[in-house]
Order: sequence, then C-alpha cells, then structure tokens
Amino acid sequence: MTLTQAETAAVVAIWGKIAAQADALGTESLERLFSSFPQTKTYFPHFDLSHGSAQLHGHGSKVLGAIGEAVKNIDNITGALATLSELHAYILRVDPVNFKLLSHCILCSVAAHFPNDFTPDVHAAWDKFLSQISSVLTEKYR
Ligand code: HEM
Repeated sequence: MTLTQAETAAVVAIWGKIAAQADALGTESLERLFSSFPQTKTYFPHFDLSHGSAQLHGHGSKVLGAIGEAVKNIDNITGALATLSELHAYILRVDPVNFKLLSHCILCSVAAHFPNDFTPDVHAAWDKFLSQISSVLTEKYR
C-alpha cells in the first residue's frame, strides 16, 4: 500500500502549512481525540488533559513532530518511526484501534484549518499516509 507519486506529492504539498502550525494542530487533534473518544484518555492518566494544558501542548507537538519525520522519510516510514513503533507496542501497549481515532482527529484538524488546500485528493492522500504511519506504529504487535 505504498503511496503513489501523486499521493506523495499531495502529502508533501500541504505539509509546509501544517508544519508552520504543528504545535497548535497537534494539540487540537489530541483535544478532539479526548473529547470525541473519551476512552482514549485512559492512556494518559498522568497527564493534565484540561484545555490549554502544557502537557497537552507538549505532547501535541511531539506527535506532529513524528509525523514530520515520516514526511521527511516518506519512502522509509518504517525506519523513521522504528523507535516509536517499539514504544507504542511494547511499553505503552496502545490498542491499534486508537490509531484510527487519532488519525481521524488529525484529518479533521487539518481540514478545519486549511479548507482550501484540503481537496478530495489531499484528503485521500493524507488518509493513506496516516494509515501507513498507524501500520508502522502497530506492526510490532503481530
Ligand atoms: C499518528 C499516531 C501517533 C503518533 C505519530 C504518536 C507519536 C508519539 C510520540 C512522538 C510520543 C513521544 C515519544 C517520546 O517521548 O519519546 C508518543 C508517546 C505516547 N503516545 Fe503516541 N503517537 C501516536 C498514536 C498514539 C495513540 C493512538 C495513543 C493512545 C490513544 C498514543 C499514546 C501515547 C502515550 C500514552 C505516550 C506517552 C506519553 C508520555 O507519557 O509522555 N499514541 N507518541
């Protein structure tokens, strides 16, 4: 399920705009996740999840940072996210279903901030890209 050249181009095309607001978009994505799918909060009992908390911002920034690494290494996402993959599988033991939920929330945040850039093609390409990231982060479970 590798990205086609056109899909890669569509992912990269909008990344510059996302990167410029990475912290805010990451935080918003997490807030969407915790409010739409409250069961996901169980992985963060040690976090202050209230709106605007420093931990939420810090984590949102880290998540989008990892996505940025995947964009930079779009031909080798597995290698780029290897350490994170081990962390999520062996240490954090995040149920794979949650990756779909977070991916959905990231897409919603990007769509809300960049309605003109978020064309159907860009939507489809980002959907595929985020599912690739999710596959990499959950592949150690098998
Ligand atoms: C697009 C998918 C995801 C990406 C790119 C991602 C990325 C990251 C990154 C970069 C870190 C920090 C690692 C470090 O500090 O070394 C992290 C930690 C963590 N992630 Fe994820 N993650 C994803 C999905 C999820 C999901 C779906 C959950 C659970 C609902 C989750 C739960 C956690 C938890 C609990 C931590 C540790 C937080 C802490 O104690 O600081 N992650 N993730």
